[in-house]
Amino acid sequence: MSGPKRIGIAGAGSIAFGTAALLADRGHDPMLWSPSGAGTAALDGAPLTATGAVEARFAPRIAGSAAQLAAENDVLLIALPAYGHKMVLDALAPHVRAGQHVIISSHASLGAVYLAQALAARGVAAPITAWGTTVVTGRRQDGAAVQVNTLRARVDSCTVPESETESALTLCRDLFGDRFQPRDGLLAISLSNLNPQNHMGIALGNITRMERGEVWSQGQNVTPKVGRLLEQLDLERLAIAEALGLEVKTIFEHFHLSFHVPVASISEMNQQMHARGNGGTGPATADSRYVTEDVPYGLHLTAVLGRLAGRTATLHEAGIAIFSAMYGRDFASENALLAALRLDRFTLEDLQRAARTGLLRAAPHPVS
Ligand SMILES: NC(=O)C1=CN([C@@H]2O[C@H](COP(=O)(O)OP(=O)(O)OC[C@H]3O[C@@H](n4cnc5c(N)ncnc54)[C@H](OP(=O)(O)O)[C@@H]3O)[C@@H](O)[C@H]2O)C=CC1
Ligand SMILES: CC(C)(CO)C(=O)C(=O)O
Repeated sequence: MSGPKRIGIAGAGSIAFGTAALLADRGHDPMLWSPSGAGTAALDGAPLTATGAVEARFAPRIAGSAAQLAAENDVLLIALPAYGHKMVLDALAPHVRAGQHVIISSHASLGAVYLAQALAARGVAAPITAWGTTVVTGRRQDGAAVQVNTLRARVDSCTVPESETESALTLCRDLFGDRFQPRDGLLAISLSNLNPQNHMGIALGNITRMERGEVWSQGQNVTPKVGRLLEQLDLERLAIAEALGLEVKTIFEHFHLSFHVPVASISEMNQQMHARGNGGTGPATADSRYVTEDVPYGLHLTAVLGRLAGRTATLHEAGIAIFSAMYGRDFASENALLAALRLDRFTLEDLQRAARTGLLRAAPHPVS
């Protein structure tokens, strides 16, 4: 380990609190920035208290603005739902320093490209690391407390530009421990986030519980039929990855490495998690990021990649249509990151290049 580091975390929800606790426990110095101020209000006079897979009690530094967060930290970490990413990246981009490392946890919808382009417009180059998920899972509790449900054994990771991969891995291991699986660029990371497909099956199977505000066990309600749907959704994701020549983990490896249960059917693995007390609690509202984040920022990108790769993701496409019908919204059009990148102007080859460089530019047409 190369000494304590100052980490500025954008976000003050479950993952921001849990990740800050892990960092503090490992001897680092986290600072939290709540975009509205609401997320850090409870820390005024009370320590952050983490229980579960990480146990910690400490007073994190609090930032009053994105500018302060960037100025007073060595490394930045984005830890909030994807529907807040564009706003937060826009707020941070003017203040990121050359070479200042930014980690996105979890990465969604080419957010790393959006940030790299904003920095390039200022003439600033900084390594950006995208994780397929989070190092911890958890839920904020009342006050300044967070329950950390699990510490993942493996997190898929890539860095743009790819020349920064080794130094980024060293940094991530120093900060969070030896748990990172390098993947081949941002498209692999996009296809490594299993939340969208898993949450689609879970939310479809339990939408009335969510809408009626019930308290329900998530793991227990991955019943055999919901589990089979998740397995079938996974086959679509794996087929797209294969067509693009990318290696990603399976849903079985995901549950095994994240929740430490032996490999079985997805329903059986979830029942084991429930029995061990880390099956989690499902959303108690239909206004849940399982839909409002994961449909526009997750399912939509997978569907786009499926079309580009010639492997139409029929179930993913159906999920977007069904949720849009249920909610009376056009979820595909809600993706602010892909809209800002104007993704439809680019070819698959342009995306594949951007997945390694961070910069999305149309290849010049060959002169004939
Ligand atoms: N919790 C978990 O176990 C897991 C979470 N993830 C992913 O990690 C990410 C963070 O999740 P989690 O911490 O649980 O989410 P939370 O809902 O707990 O995040 C709350 C934070 O997000 C900020 N925020 C919410 N909406 C916006 C917005 N529109 N603009 C700006 N900021 C906003 C809030 O700001 P404010 O402080 O101003 O209120 C707050 O700081 C998500 O992408 C999620 O899918 C992945 C796997 C597991
Ligand atoms: C609960 C868990 C860990 C699995 O669905 C999750 O991924 C989330 O809260 O986003």
